[in-house]
Amino acid sequence: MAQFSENSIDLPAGISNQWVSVDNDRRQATLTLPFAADIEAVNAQLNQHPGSSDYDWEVKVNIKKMPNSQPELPLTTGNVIVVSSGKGGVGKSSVSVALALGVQQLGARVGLLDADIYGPSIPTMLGRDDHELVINERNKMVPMERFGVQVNSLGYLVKDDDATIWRGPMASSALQQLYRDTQWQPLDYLIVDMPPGTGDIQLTMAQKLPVTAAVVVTTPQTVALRDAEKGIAMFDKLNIPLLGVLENMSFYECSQCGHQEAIFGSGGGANIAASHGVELLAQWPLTTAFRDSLDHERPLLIEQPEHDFSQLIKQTAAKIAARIYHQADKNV
Ligand SMILES: Nc1ncnc2c1ncn2[C@@H]1O[C@H](COP(=O)(O)OP(=O)(O)OP(=O)(O)O)[C@@H](O)[C@H]1O
Repeated sequence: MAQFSENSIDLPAGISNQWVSVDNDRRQATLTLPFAADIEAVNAQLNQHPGSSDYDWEVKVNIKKMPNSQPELPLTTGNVIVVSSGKGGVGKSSVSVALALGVQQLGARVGLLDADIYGPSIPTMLGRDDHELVINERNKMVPMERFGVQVNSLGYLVKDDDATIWRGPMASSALQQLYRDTQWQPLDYLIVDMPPGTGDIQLTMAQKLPVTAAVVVTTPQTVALRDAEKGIAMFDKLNIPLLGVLENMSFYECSQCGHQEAIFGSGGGANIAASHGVELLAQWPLTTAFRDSLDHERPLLIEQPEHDFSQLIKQTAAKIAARIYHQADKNV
C-alpha cells in the first residue's frame, strides 16, 4: 500500500499541492487537475520543473463544476461559458466552435449552444445546416453530435422567425427553453454563442442563464473595441465573472510566406483588457486556413491538429478552463 506523504512538492506555477498525492518511497506522484488541461503539456511541465522532475507522474483530470451567476437554477450542464461580442462579424461564432472543439480535444465533455438569434450559424459551420430537430419520448430536444460535441441551436426553434421583432423576454425564454429542454448527456462545459451586441436582448438572455464565466471577443479595430467595452460593462453590471478578452483577427498571416500584417491595428485588445483589469486571453490571427475550414465544415483542429492555429486554439481552451477554476475558486 502506498504511503502518501504530507510533504508538499515544489510544483510549476498554476499547479497546486492540494491536487497531488505522493508515494515518496517509490517517487511516484499523481496529479488530478480540477479543470480540462493538455495532459501531455502538463506532464512535460512537471518533468522539466526542478522541484517535481524526479517524480514519476501520472496526470489525470476530474473537472469541477464551479459556482455560477444563478445559484438557484439547477446546473444541469457543466460550467457554462458565454461567448459574447459587442459587435457582429468579429468571429464570435467561429471562436465558440473552435473553443468547444478545443476543450473537447482536451478530453472534456462539451456542449455547444447556439443562441445567436440574429443568424444561428453554428450548424452551418459544423456541416449540419439541414439537421432536423428530434424530440425524444421525454419531450426533450436531442442535441446533434458533431466531432464529439453536443450541439443545439436556437435556429431549430425559431427557423422562420424574424429576429428584428424579438424582445429580450422572448429571446431569453427561448434560450432558457433550449438550455433546460435539451437532453444533454453529462457535460463538463457548455459553450454558449450569444447574439452580438449589448442591448436589452443580450442582457436579459445573459441574466437567465447560470453563467460560470464570460469571454468577450473583439477585433483590434477601434469600432469593435468600443463595443467590446460595452460588453465588459454589461457583464460587470450582471455580476458575471468575465474571464477576459479574446482578440480575433489580430493580424493577417500570409499562408505563403508567413508575413504578418496588423490590418485592423494593433494593441487594442491588450489596452481594453488592461484598462478594465481583465486578461487578454489570446490573440488569434486572421488566416485563410481557419476561414476555409469553417466554410467547408471541416474544423481545422480536427483536420489539421498539428497546425499552429490548432495548437493555439487548444492552448486558449486550456487557459480558459484553468482560469474558470482559479477565478471561481478565488471568489468562493
Ligand atoms: N481568425 C479568423 N481568420 C479568418 N477568418 C475568420 C477568423 N475568424 C472569423 N473568420 C471569418 O469571419 C466571418 C465572420 O465570423 P463569425 O460568423 O464567426 O462572426 P460573428 O462575430 O459570430 O458574427 P455574427 O455575430 O454576425 O454572427 C466568417 O466568415 C468566419 O469564417
